[in-house]
Amino acid sequence: MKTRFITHPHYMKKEDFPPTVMALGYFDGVHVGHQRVICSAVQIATEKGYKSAVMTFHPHPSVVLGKKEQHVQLITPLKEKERLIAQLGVDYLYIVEFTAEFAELLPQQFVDQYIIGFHVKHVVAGFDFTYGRLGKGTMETLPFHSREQFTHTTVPKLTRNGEKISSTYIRQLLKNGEVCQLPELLGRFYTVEGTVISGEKRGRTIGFPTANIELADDYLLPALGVYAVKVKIGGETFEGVCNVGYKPTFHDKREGQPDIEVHIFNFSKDVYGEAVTIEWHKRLRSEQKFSSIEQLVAQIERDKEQAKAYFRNLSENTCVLPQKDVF
Ligand SMILES: Cc1cc2nc3c(=O)[nH]c(=O)nc-3n(C[C@H](O)[C@H](O)[C@H](O)COP(=O)(O)O)c2cc1C
Ligand SMILES: Nc1ncnc2c1ncn2[C@@H]1O[C@H](COP(=O)(O)OP(=O)(O)OP(=O)(O)O)[C@@H](O)[C@H]1O
Repeated sequence: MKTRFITHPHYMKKEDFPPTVMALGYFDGVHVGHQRVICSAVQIATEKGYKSAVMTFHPHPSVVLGKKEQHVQLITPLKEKERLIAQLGVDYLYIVEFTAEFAELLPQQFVDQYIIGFHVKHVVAGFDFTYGRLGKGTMETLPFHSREQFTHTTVPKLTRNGEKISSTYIRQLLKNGEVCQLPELLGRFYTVEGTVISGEKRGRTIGFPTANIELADDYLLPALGVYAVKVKIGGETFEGVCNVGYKPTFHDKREGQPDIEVHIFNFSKDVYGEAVTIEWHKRLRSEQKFSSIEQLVAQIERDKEQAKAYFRNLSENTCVLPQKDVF
């Protein structure tokens, strides 16, 4: 896949682009709804004999439009989104810089400059895709704005238990720690990438050495708590238990970002500085303040047994959420 960054305004001509079938959207998470949109574009491109393309935007529109937070943590930061889209067999990824000026384009201007102007022959987007100033352009207005230069396919709503599968829904589940539900929505376990850094070096002394992880990007972390995880290091995958939190047993104040520490089962290598991927499987419990180290250690021992039991059953696809009162 070839990636092109495009700043606004752009001065490229239609002839600078190959004719394409293009999927449009922000695509944070590249979830199964997004995959349906992108895979439709790839399939239609093959049928029509064109190249396939995805157009996405950067940064997240709400950062620029200042709607909610000034800063949006992502399910898939840009590099990972790019990697996942490439895996779907897309030929071109266009990353359009989302600026306040870009957001002011009228729907017709957006279509003229970024669809017709990009040599797009067919557009694929979901039923709720909007474009142009204030999102006034919709899939219903697209034929009018197309000036008969391209056709389009609207992908119907993909739902799960009656709820639209969306980046917003997935972010909410992550904030609740419900990582167990994500494989159904993402088509994969939720992962984050980082590097092993040195921690307070207490873990070893209490019988639970941990790899402290610094995230490589601005990922949305699951809720504070303890999780059964898989960890990929140097091409190998290990099972473990991970704590996301502030270690209230040892610290009274919550300062800065929470620590991410993984106790990897049957592992004793020195991995400082190595790149790791954490795959989030199941939330086990909330982080707690213990009145002694012995109690903390006994609880981590139970966490470990619970995680091992989960992994033993994983091949049977069981993923049972803890009871509500555990949260
Ligand atoms: C599976 C797991 C569960 C943990 N649960 C808690 C907890 O509930 N409360 C707490 O204060 N610390 C918890 N911790 C953090 C430990 O206190 C921490 O790993 C230990 O202090 C070592 O920290 P260090 O590696 O930064 O030296 C947990 C750690 C792991 C690996
Ligand atoms: N569940 C879905 N079913 C069909 N199409 C979808 C679905 N979710 C997203 N799409 C389409 O995928 C493209 C990218 O969508 P977008 O990035 O807005 O994602 P979203 O998951 O709806 O996010 P948000 O929660 O921020 O609205 C758009 O064309 C959108 O209409």
